[in-house]
Amino acid sequence: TDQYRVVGYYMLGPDEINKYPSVDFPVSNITPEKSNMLTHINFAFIGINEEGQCDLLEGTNQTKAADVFKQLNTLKQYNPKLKLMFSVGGWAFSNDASPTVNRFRQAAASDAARKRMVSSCIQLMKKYDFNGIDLDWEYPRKSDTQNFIALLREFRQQISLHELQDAADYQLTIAGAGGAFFLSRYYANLEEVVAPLDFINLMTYDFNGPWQGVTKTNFHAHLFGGKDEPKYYNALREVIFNPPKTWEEIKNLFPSPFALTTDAAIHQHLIMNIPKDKIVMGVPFYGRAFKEVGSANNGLYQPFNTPGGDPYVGDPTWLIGCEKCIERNEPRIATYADIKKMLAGSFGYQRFFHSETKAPWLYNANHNLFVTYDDADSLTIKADYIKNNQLGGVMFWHLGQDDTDGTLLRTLHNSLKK
Ligand SMILES: CC1=[NH+][C@H]2[C@@H](O1)O[C@H](CO)[C@@H](O)[C@@H]2O
Repeated sequence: TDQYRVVGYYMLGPDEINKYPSVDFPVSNITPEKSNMLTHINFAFIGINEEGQCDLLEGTNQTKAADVFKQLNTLKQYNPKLKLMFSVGGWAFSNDASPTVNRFRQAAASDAARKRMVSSCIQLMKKYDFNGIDLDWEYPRKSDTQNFIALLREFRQQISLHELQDAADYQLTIAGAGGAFFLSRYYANLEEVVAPLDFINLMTYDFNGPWQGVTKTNFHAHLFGGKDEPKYYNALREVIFNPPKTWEEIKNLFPSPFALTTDAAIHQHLIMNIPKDKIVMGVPFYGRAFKEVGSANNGLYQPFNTPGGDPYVGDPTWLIGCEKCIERNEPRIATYADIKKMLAGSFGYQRFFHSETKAPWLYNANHNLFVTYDDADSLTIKADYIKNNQLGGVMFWHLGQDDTDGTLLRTLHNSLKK
């Protein structure tokens, strides 16, 4: 491609759509200038209805949604090359414990179901003048992999047909695992998964958070590993390859324990012959916060005590200076806009930068708070990495979490000029 892809997720839940435009980040915040910094806007999320078809999420007012999609389309007047994608699924809709995960599994489970889902997604895409589909199933199980590949092939087949009919360029992408644990589910068939896609958005974030298996604070989206960071067992060692790999090969390819990082995920894709320009690095426009963090090492790699449930249950006020966290009832996630305010206020946050991993973090010694996030410094370094490795571009979650000026998007745009 003649330019690096810059893929921004635009997140509006059903409640926000139904009260649109009185939301935190209406489409009007995507200025002409920002529109020209993006190659793709992925609308998050649409779902799969009980009939196994692509559809708005339950409870979404159709007229209001149509208005949002229309407004997104007006951005094409500023950037005629802008591609609008419907992103299907997302964590809440499609994780293993989600009440709706079986809709994904069933939609992929037979030829008839796949044809039905794919044709409905394409119909919806064309109804709203969108330009592609981004599948965000988090994640197909190992036993779903063949069905998942067949679904992607069905998408590619039907999209190619419509491209011919409409003389259009429609796109097919997925949001893929950034961590070895979920990646191991389909890693043996990675080439077949990626082959039908225009590119794959790697969700190279959420490496660490207050959830099961994490006992010390660590970065959630660092580029490189730290020699002293808590390491993880490399689940890719369990993958059964065809043809099989020797144990020696496995040990060389998948060091274990290893540092769960952005670089590791990209490397794991490159060694499976995924074309470089199909690999799009995901970056977060949000941070993850931990409370009751010891002050040694300025809170880095320290024990913490923070509820891990999903959704959050408990006191939403402990992330000092993050007012919006209270509104959202989620003190464990601060947007970049929140973090700028937390740093600007005299709440006691101090910013540190880890030269080895290229990751910033905040520590608040008065309140024992640790926040891991990305800022202009770390994103500039990630953009250099994308250029140095000739990757396909950058994806970020999500547009509404940037500051008003769009500092992070501008940083990525300015750093990724070809
Ligand atoms: C594209 C994408 N899908 C997932 C993932 O990014 O991480 C987000 C933040 O954890 C989560 O909210 C979202 O559902």
